[in-house]
Formats: sequence, structure tokens, C-alpha cells
Amino acid sequence: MIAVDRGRYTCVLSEAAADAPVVTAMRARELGRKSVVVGDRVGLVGDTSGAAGALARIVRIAERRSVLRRTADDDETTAEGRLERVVVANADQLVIVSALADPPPRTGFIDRCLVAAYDADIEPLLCLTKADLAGPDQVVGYYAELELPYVLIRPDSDLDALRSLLAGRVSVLVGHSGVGKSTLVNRLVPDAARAVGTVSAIGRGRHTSTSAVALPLPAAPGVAPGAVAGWIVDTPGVRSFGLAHVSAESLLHGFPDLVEATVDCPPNCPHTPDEADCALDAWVAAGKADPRRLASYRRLLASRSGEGDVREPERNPGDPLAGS
Ligand SMILES: Nc1nc2c(ncn2[C@@H]2O[C@H](COP(=O)(O)OP(=O)(O)OP(=O)(O)O)[C@@H](O)[C@H]2O)c(=O)[nH]1
Ligand SMILES: [Zn+2]
Repeated sequence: MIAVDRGRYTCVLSEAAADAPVVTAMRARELGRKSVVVGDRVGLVGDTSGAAGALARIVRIAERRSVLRRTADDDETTAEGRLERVVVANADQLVIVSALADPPPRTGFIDRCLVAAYDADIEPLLCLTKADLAGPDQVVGYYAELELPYVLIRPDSDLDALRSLLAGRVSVLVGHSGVGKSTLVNRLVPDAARAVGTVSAIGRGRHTSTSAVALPLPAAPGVAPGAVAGWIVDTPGVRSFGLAHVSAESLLHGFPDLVEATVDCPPNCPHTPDEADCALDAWVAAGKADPRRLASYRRLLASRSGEGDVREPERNPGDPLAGS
């Protein structure tokens, strides 16, 4: 299933061929409350001809290989805020799109995405755009301990390195407004607007859609005409990942440079700043991890439990990369 709009699900009958029939379907009643999300492999019955006006029914959702989730918001005070949502099923990779300038990179956001990726058990890839405006050293330095793969994007660069990392996989792209995600999607899938526009379920082009949309990456010309080189899932509606559904321990998976320290924590240590025996403070004091990393982990911890300053909107001068 590659797109959904107002109860109409767009499905492709083959994920490997660019010209595979596209079928519009609705949920069958027997699915109960189970939601169908982009990336789901589904069983279809009824009219699967893909002819104009034809409507099939989704009767089955295959077991998911991975589940990328978010809590809609960190706001515990509203029903919406506590709602856990599946964003995409069966993704292999989370591509975190961040500009190096204009807007400046926000490691709080990147850290949040990393936690979501580890929680979903999919691989993160840092995609640093606007490399023509600023160098990557600060951001890359911050993640030095993580062996986080990254690619640099500038307007005139070829996208070969990125394309090879996307090849044969389902990759979800996330990023703040203005980082150049649309520009990148349009470069990767030159007919993205048209491709999505022709899918009746979506309406008039991608900008009318706020939910995730999967787009087939065209194979390099001459390599395998008509083949799909991989899929990217654009997530125009996802501006961040609320992490209320992730436990404090799981949250640590996004911080592999801190995990080792916690073997010296007392049992059930909450790892918060007011926990006097938390071993994380000594770990950082001993120079074994960057203090900004611990600060970021604790900001995410606090945002989860509804305490503290969740958004951290202002960049403070002592911590030029902070903010989520
Ligand atoms: N200098 C520079 N500008 C870029 C680059 N990529 C995109 N831009 C510009 O950055 C602005 C924002 O790009 P978009 O692609 O619209 O950003 P977006 O992340 O899709 O933002 P939304 O459309 O709000 O979701 C546009 O004016 C682009 O032309 C880049 O690599 N270098
Ligand atoms: Zn601790």
C-alpha cells in the first residue's frame, strides 16, 4: 500500500516494476480495527483490474517486518497527544534530512529520529542538505561515536552516493520544513508530483497530502528499464517523532555512546539529573562521552514524561546545535 486518502488506499500489485498496475481499495470489514499503513503488504479481493472507478477490498495485512511509530505529540494532556501511531510499515531505513544551514541543524531533532529508528529496528541515515552553505564538521563531530552513516547534498552534486544507499530498500524520509526535502524528493523521483498526481486517491499533487506517500525510485537509465530501484516514503505530515511510547531504556538505544555507562547505575535508575547515583554524570565527567549528548538524552527523557522544556525552541549560544 503506497498512499491513503480519506479511506481510499492506493496499492501497487508489484513493488518491482515501475508500470505495475495501481489499484484503489477500501478496507474490508473483517480487518476490524487494524489500521492499514503505507508500506503494508496487503491481500486484495474484488476488482483488482486497476481500471478507472474500480474498487478492491483489503482483506488481509501481512506480518510487518518493521514498524516505525510515533506518538502524535508529546502532549500528555490531550487524547491526541497520547495517541500512538504507526507511520510506515516494512521500512528498512530512516533517512533523517537536515540542512547544514538555513535552517541550521538541530541535533535534538536528529537524536529524536535516531531513537525512533532504533525503536523500529531500522537503520538510520543522516542526509545533510545545503552543503553548499555550511560544512558538516560540527554535526558529524557530534555523532563521531555513533558511526552514523551520512551523505552530503548540494544543488549541483550528483546523487550517486545517496542513490546507492537507497537501492533495493524502503527508505522513509523525515525532516523539518525548509530543509530541502521536497527538492531532494523531486530530484530523486523527477516525476514524483505527476506520479502522485495521477493517483486519484491523492488529489491534486503531493502538496495536498499530509500523510505518508511511497514513491518508486527509477532505475538508472539503461540498467534495467522499467525496474524500480527502491522506494522512498515521503512524510509531509510528520514534523517530529513523539516518543511517549518508548521506555527510558529503549530511549538509550539512540545513544549508544551512553549505554555502557548505565551498567554502573543503581537498579531501575531513571537516569534523570536529580538521581544522585546515576552513573551517566560520572561517565561524562570522565570525558567518556560528550556532555551535549547526555543533555540531549535527558531532554528527550523529560519530553517523554511531560516534564521540563519539551520543545527547546531557542538555540542557546552554549549549545549551538541543540533543539528538537
Ligand atoms: N543553498 C541550497 N538551497 C537549497 C538546497 N536544497 C533546497 N534548497 C532551498 O531550500 C528551500 C526549501 O526547500 P524545500 O525543498 O521546499 O524544503 P522542504 O524541506 O521540502 O520544506 P517544506 O516544503 O516546507 O516541507 C528552497 O528555497 C530550496 O530551493 C541546497 O542543497 N542548497
Ligand atoms: Zn542512571
